[in-house]
Amino acid sequence: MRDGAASRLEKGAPVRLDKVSFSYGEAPLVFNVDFAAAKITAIMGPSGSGKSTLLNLVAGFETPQSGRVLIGGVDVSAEPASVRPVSMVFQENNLFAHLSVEQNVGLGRSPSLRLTEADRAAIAGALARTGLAGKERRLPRELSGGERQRVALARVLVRDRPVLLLDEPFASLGPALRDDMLDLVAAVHAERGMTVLFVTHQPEDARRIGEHMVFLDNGLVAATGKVDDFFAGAGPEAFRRYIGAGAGDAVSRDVARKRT
Ligand SMILES: Nc1ncnc2c1ncn2[C@@H]1O[C@H](COP(=O)(O)OP(=O)(O)OP(=O)(O)O)[C@@H](O)[C@H]1O
Repeated sequence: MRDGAASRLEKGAPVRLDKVSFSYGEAPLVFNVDFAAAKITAIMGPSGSGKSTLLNLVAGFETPQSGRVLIGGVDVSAEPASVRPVSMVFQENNLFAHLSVEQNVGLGRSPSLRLTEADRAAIAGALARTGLAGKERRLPRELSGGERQRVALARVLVRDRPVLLLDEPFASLGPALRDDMLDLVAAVHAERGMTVLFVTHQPEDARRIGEHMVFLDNGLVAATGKVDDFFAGAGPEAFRRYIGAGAGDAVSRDVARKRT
């Protein structure tokens, strides 16, 4: 169904922020952190701690005041967003309102929508993979919130970049639908092996698909480690405060269950 490029197993690239500093005019945010290649890393932290800013620096929507952003060992700090080897999915507004589902996905292949037969086959494959077959001609307003995010994921599939940035993409969906979407991300990750940076406020979402954790606090990387260790109580005090008193016990039980 998919053509060679879309179904190709593309290995993830490591992402590194090397002493990156950035400021919106107030206190600077400083990120010095590595994201493991081909893993899903959850990025958590209190509101305003810098999670979206970190993703925007990797995507190229913001430029560091100092330091370097490296993707696959290559310094991309000076490169515009359009040429960086990343895809990004936001909480909402991922789609162009006046374009059909098929066209919105097609943009992942060609910004001018000049599509080859191979592109069309890849788009059809991605729509089938995300459960959107039959909805090709609909406009975004004719879809549910979950379906719109599926379209954004289908576009990720046809772009087939080694790095995927997810900025709370399922935050506005109900729990059951969120789980479905997370499972879809996990399945796509298992297939493609891209490096995923996943910003979320939901501890259960981090546990469901995350392997590594980067915890931000106050514009800094406060701690990094395995997700399971964080929820087993090895995370910093600031993390336990963030997820709430008492949550740690429930979380430990869940982690124990997951391991059995
Ligand atoms: N466009 C902007 N102009 C000025 N300040 C900004 C802008 N965007 C973010 N900030 C500030 O930068 C800091 C980091 O914001 P950021 O959006 O990265 O945090 P976050 O951790 O993603 O928060 P949330 O969980 O609420 O989405 C905050 O203090 C925020 O107020």
